Amino acid sequence: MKDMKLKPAKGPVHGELDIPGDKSVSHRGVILGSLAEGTTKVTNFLTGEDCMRTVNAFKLMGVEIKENGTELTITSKGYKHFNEPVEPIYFGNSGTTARLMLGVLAGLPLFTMAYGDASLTRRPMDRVIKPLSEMGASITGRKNNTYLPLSVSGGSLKGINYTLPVKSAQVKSAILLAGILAEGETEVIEPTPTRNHSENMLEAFGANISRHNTKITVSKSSLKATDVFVPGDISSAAFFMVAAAIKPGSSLTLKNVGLNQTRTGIIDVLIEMGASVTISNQATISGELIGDITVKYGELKGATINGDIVPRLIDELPVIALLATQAEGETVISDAGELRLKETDRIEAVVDGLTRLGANVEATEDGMIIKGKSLLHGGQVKSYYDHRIAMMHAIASLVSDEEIIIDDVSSVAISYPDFFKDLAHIISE
Ligand SMILES: O=C(O)C1=C[C@@H](OP(=O)(O)O)[C@@H](O)[C@H](O)C1
Ligand SMILES: C=C(OP(=O)(O)O)C(=O)O
Repeated sequence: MKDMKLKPAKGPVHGELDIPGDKSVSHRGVILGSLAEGTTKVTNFLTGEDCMRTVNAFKLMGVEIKENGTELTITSKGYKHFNEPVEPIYFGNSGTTARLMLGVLAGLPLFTMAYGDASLTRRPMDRVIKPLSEMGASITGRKNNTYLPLSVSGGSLKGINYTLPVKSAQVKSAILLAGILAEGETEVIEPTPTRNHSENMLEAFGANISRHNTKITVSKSSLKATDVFVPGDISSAAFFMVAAAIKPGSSLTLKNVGLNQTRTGIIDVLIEMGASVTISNQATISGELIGDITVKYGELKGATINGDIVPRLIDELPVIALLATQAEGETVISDAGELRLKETDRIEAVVDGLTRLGANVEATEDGMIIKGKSLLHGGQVKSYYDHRIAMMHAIASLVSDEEIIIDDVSSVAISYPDFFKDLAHIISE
C-alpha cells in the first residue's frame, strides 16, 4: 500500500500540461491494430496498466507488439492467424479490456479462459455475455454466466439486431467487434449516444460499418493496418480542469486533448457552473477532434446533471462532485446508477471521502446531491483502489485547509501513471 500525504496548496495552479493518451482510444488502437493484417503504429499510446492488459492479451495470441515509450508497433498476420492462448488471459482491473476482448474472443475459433483482479471480478459481464451468446458464442462464467472468471469457445457467429439496454460504450463495442467477425449483418441500436471511438476507428481501418442516427450496422470485415494517433485523455485532463476551476486565481492549459463530442460533457458542466473554458488549436487527427483547453477559476454555482449528458462525463463524475462542493447552492446528479458498477461503487466512495473532508454530499440510488459551498478540512480518505477516486482526493487537497492522507494511490498507474508529477508541476511552477 502506497499512502500519500498532500499538503494544502497555498497559491493558484497555473501553467501548461501535456495530457497522456486517451485510455479508450489506446485500447481500441491495440485491438484493431492486432486484428488487422500488417503493421500499425500507435503514437501517444497510454502506457497505463489497463491498456497494457489489452496489449498482453494479444501477445498471448501471437501478435507481435513492440513498445517504445508511448509508441507501439503492432505487427500482425491478421485475426485468422491468432494462436489459442496456452494460459488464461488476465484482464487486471480493466473493464474495457474485459468487455471489448470478450467481443473479439467470441468471434474467434479459439478456446480461452479469462480472469481479473478483485474489483473486476465483481463487475457484471452478463451485459456482454448475453448478446455474444445470442450471436453463437459459448461463454461460461461464475454465478450463472454473470462474472469472471470465465471461458469462451468462440467462432461461427451470426449477426444480431440488438438494442442496448444499458448506456455502455463497452457493450456496444463488444458487439461491433464480434459483428466484424460474424456472418451476416449486426445492427446495434443505441438509444442514448455513448463514446463512439470504436465506430470512428473501425471506419478508419476499412471495416464494413454504417451509421444512421441511433443505428450502427457492421458486417464481416478484413481490416487494413492504419496508423493511429491517440489524443490526450479528457478524462485525465478533467482532474486539472477542476483544479483550475476551484482554486481562486488559477489558469491552466491542457494541450492536445481529445474533444470528441461524446466525451466533452465536463466542458459543458464547467461552463454552466461558472468557470471560464476556452478551446484553441483545434485539429482532427485519426478521425478524432483534438485541441488545447484553458480553464480559469470562476465563481461557481450548482447545476443539475442528468439524462443524455451522463454518458458524456460518466468517468468525470467523482471529480465533478468535488467541483460541486466548491459551488454555491445545490448540484443534483442523477441517471448515473452505472457509477455503482465501476472499479468500486463510486457513489458510495465519493460520499464517504468528501463527507470525511467536511463536504455536504448525500447518495441517491442513481447519483448524488451536493450542497455547497463547503470549506474542506483535511483528513484520512480511502481510494478503494479506484484511480479516479484517488485522483479526485488529491485535487481536493488544493482547496482543503489541512493535510489530506489518501490510503493507497497505487491505482493511479491504471490510467495516469505521471499524475502526481503533473500535479506537482502545476502547483510549484
Ligand atoms: O468504452 C470505453 O472505453 C469506456 C466506456 C465507459 O464504460 P461503460 O461502457 O461501462 O459505460 C467508461 O466508463 C470506461 O472508462 C471506458
Ligand atoms: C470505468 C473505468 O474504466 P474501465 O471500465 O475500463 O475499468 C474508468 O477508467 O473510469
